[in-house]
Amino acid sequence: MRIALLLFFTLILVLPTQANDGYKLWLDYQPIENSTLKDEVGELMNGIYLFDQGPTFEIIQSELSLASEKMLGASIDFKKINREKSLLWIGTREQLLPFLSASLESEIKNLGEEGYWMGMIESDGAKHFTIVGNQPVGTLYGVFNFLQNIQKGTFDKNTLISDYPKVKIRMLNHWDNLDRTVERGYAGFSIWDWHKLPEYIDPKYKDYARANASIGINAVSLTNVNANALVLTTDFMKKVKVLADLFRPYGIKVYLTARFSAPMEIGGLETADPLDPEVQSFWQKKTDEIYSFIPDFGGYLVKANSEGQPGPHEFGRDHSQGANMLAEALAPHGGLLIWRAFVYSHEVDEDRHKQANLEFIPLDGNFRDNVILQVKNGAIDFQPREPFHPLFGAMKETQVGMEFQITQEYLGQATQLVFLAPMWEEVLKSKTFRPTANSTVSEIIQTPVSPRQVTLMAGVSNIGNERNWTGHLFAQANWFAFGKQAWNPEINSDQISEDWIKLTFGQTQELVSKINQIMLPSHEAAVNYMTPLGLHHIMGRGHHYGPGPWVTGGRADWTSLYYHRADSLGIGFDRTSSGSNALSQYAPEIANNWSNTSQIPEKYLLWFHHVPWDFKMKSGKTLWKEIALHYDQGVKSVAEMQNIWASLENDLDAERWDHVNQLLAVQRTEAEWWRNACLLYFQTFSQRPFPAEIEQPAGDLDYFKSLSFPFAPGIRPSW
Ligand SMILES: CO[C@H]1[C@H](O)[C@@H](O)[C@H](O)O[C@@H]1C(=O)O
Repeated sequence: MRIALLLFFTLILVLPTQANDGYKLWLDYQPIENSTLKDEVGELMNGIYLFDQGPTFEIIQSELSLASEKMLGASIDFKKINREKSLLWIGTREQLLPFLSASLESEIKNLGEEGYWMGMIESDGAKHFTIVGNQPVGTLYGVFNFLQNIQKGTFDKNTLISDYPKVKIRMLNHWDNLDRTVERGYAGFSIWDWHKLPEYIDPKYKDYARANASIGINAVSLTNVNANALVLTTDFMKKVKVLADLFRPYGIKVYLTARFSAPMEIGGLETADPLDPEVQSFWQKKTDEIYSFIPDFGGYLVKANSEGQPGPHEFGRDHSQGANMLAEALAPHGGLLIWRAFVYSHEVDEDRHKQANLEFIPLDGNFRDNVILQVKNGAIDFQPREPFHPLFGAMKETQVGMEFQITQEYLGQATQLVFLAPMWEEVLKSKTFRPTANSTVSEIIQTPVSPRQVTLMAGVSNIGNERNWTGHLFAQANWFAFGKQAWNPEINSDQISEDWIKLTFGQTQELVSKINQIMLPSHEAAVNYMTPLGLHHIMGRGHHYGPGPWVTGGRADWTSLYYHRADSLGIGFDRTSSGSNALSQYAPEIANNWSNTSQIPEKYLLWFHHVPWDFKMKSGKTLWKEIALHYDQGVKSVAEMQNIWASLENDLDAERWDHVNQLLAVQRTEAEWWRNACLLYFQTFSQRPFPAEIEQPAGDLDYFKSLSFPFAPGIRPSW
């Protein structure tokens, strides 16, 4: 009996750590198989000399210990090595100064606060492989890069590497509520256990900080932009302080969402008017109090006058007056005020697409220099594909930052494998033609416009308390990709996927190439089976899950018909001069080009044009036929993803293989559901047969409609 019990408890204790279910993310250092590399790395790891003992170097030390144990099966004795004998030097520029030539020193200095350099340094005739950052956090980034290169099998001690982040603030936005629900979160509950803080510190907080630091994320807004003023009370500050203290050595700053009406809700005032002296003093005191707990507090993130959130408009003030009042309170402490540009209401213009430009362009030049305007990648709302937001390039004197959505609200939530890097890359590499003829979105978000020199890329987090962090194993790749693209917005997505695959699954070339074949086309596949050719916003209402092109009721801009405008003549939203003219908000080079149905990239066709069903596409086929073919291709792509994954069964551990395999089956059902529901629905307008070469859509339209009535939980059909 005793033995049975012992066995039982041993199993309970051991099983979770043995299970390779992905909770270790891309940081699960695997034994090095290549013996030359193993020897080379073993030699270096056996002789590490750390020039510093501070908190960030403690993290470096434990990361190196863990990596060495797992990759080499050897533990490191940091005390045994003296500096001269050491083969691997790790420190900051200042500490290494005596060993750096003047030119190398200035080269490193130019990499900025978070930059790092690694390569061979000679001292007294001995060579030392050296990782050096300008600040401890830069060194930490260098160490992660070093370890990742080893894991990828690309490490070569004779190659010089220097790098620095191209965007200053690389930030996760959690849409986490104080009750631990997560708005648009599909990976369980919030990882912030407010109830147990400040006393209880969940070990996950460190794992989280470590994962973020390993991909260069240096800022986190903890709470939902649909904000709760309570987070600004003293009790919560004590909790937030614990997280901020914990994240600090990882180079991560904490931000909070500020509810604009907080002076009324927690300050006992009758107004939140930004020009009211009492309101201003409320915010000043509040802000001073936060800084008394967290001296390096990042600042506030604000959603105002959007989707019912309070804001300056209630008091007859504009966005800049609201933002500046908060920015003023933060300025003495060096804090930043991030104001979101996601605004829409049907009163301002008949086309929601236009509202942000209409509201913000007249305010350009009014914002304080510690304000950043955070703009979603597209003008509608994180749709499967959107052309870039026309505010990029239109604001000349305001710092504009990017907001991507890592959580897959409109992209299959956590049931679908959709690698988002190609979508973000498409947006980042889009030419804006403003402010200069060669401008791109990427360049705009990398270029500081104010003396504060701050640039920003934010991503709405997909992290929750699920064991594998993100619900779908492959959703980890989107968190990873976000970090990599925020670090370098010019990076190619195939580089990211290759790195992630190697770090997550290993280096076998066949494995890497097969998983790449699944990941890289997965975004296009989702666009095809959800919203091809520029269709958008036709999902189920409220929960945004599954198809709902028929959705009506409530505000016009919450219905699907508003966006697809299908009728007996054709389909699509006319945003040219004969329609809403949203196109005119882009640079003339784009507006002129895209206003022509034969010049606009077909992926944006129905975004900007209402096009006849028999319109001839570049392929020579009619629009109707192309729509049907795209939907069908989307399903076929998922089937192909399934086939490739099936072929990997023997190459991967059963747990992760099975998890993904099952989810791919769900994705297949959902892709068919989207195809069948949308095609049957659009056919009621087109009145044309489906092309013979596609799998003929099955199912009953009324049944599909019944599955997505407003606010119903997502229920999938079963085939
Ligand atoms: C936080 O609210 C979200 C809302 O849930 C979401 O459906 C929409 O995409 O965008 C809003 C926003 O970005 O503010």
